[in-house]
Amino acid sequence: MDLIAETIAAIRPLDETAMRAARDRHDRLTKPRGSLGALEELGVRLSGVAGACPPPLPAPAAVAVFAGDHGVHAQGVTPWPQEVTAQMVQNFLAGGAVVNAFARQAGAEVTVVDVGVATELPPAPGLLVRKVANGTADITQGPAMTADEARRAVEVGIEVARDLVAAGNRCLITGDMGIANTTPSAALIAAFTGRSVEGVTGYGTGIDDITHARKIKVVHTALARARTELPGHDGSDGADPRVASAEPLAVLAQIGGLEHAAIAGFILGAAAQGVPVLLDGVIAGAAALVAAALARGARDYCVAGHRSAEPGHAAALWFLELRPLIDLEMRLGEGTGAVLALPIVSSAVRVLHEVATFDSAGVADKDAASPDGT
Ligand SMILES: Cc1cc2ncn([C@H]3O[C@H](COP(=O)(O)O)[C@@H](O)[C@H]3O)c2cc1C
Ligand SMILES: O=C(O)c1cccnc1
Repeated sequence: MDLIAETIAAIRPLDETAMRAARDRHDRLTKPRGSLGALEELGVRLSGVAGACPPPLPAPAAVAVFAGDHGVHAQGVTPWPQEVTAQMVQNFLAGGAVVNAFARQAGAEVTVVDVGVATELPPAPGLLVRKVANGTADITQGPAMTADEARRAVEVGIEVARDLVAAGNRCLITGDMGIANTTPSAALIAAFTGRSVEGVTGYGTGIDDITHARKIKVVHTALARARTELPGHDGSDGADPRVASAEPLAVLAQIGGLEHAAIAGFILGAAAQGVPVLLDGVIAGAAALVAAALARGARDYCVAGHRSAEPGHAAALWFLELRPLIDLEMRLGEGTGAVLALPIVSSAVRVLHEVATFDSAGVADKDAASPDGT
């Protein structure tokens, strides 16, 4: 079996016994039942992920920022020059990006993975050079990558997840860097959710309305072209279910990015090892759709750190039925929204470790006084 198939085969359903134990424990803690809202369900799910209640604290935690360039940059979908991808990689390595500041605050370590930056990067501590290609091809003109490149990039993500867990990390966090990458993100999200291109294509780093209209056209063109190359194409134009029903890796190779592929692998790798993966914004959302199409169970290991301002991100979260922990209208990427949510994940787990039960604290439970639970 190859690495991707092996990884998918290793993903287990959430542990029902541990989740029952967590629900039961929540009901005995010194707080009104359900008073921690969605945080309780998060603690339950993390118990299911770990197969234990309480689950381990999500520490140490590691952010992997997967960097890649995009041929579709040539279509004028972003005002930023492509070189900014490589320059930001240097900034991450120097500790000067927003994700570094947030990671220092949250106590997470940042690793940068060059899975497809267009230029050569000098070796540096904290940089993993796993370059599969010097960027993707322009998705309006042809497939972003070959099937082999897509597979290799997914494998890079699986291997990074494996190594970070082997190093002792108990929570993996997705990050991305790739100028123009909100365009293939929109294409992937339209393809996998069936939502309209107009509904999922946003303003990325910040573009004017004319550029936004062009970006929408570019995504339409890429999807129409991809449809003709995917098996099952019936010659007609129209919605995207046909794209969505094709083999996920084939769709990824047609319209995705190398960092999307690697993040999809990173998610699969985390899930296969029973470690939660905290998702960042729209790029991670698009990658999670690929991972979930490859292995539906992978979704259960994902925690949506935040909801970004990109409309496609909300669509991806809706499709995956993931509830974001925070919504600060951020639209940066890099892993920033996910790292910001890490203390919330820690709190969800800490409750199950540290909060006293009614019995142990000698606090009267209302159900004890009123057996019918009213
Ligand atoms: C200085 C800078 C830092 C960033 N950090 C993340 N991104 C984010 O913005 C890019 C995607 O947006 P678009 O599709 O509009 O180009 C990605 O590189 C993403 O990681 C940045 C973008 C810039 C310019
Ligand atoms: O929503 C995001 O994650 C995002 C938005 C713009 C640029 N990069 C990422």
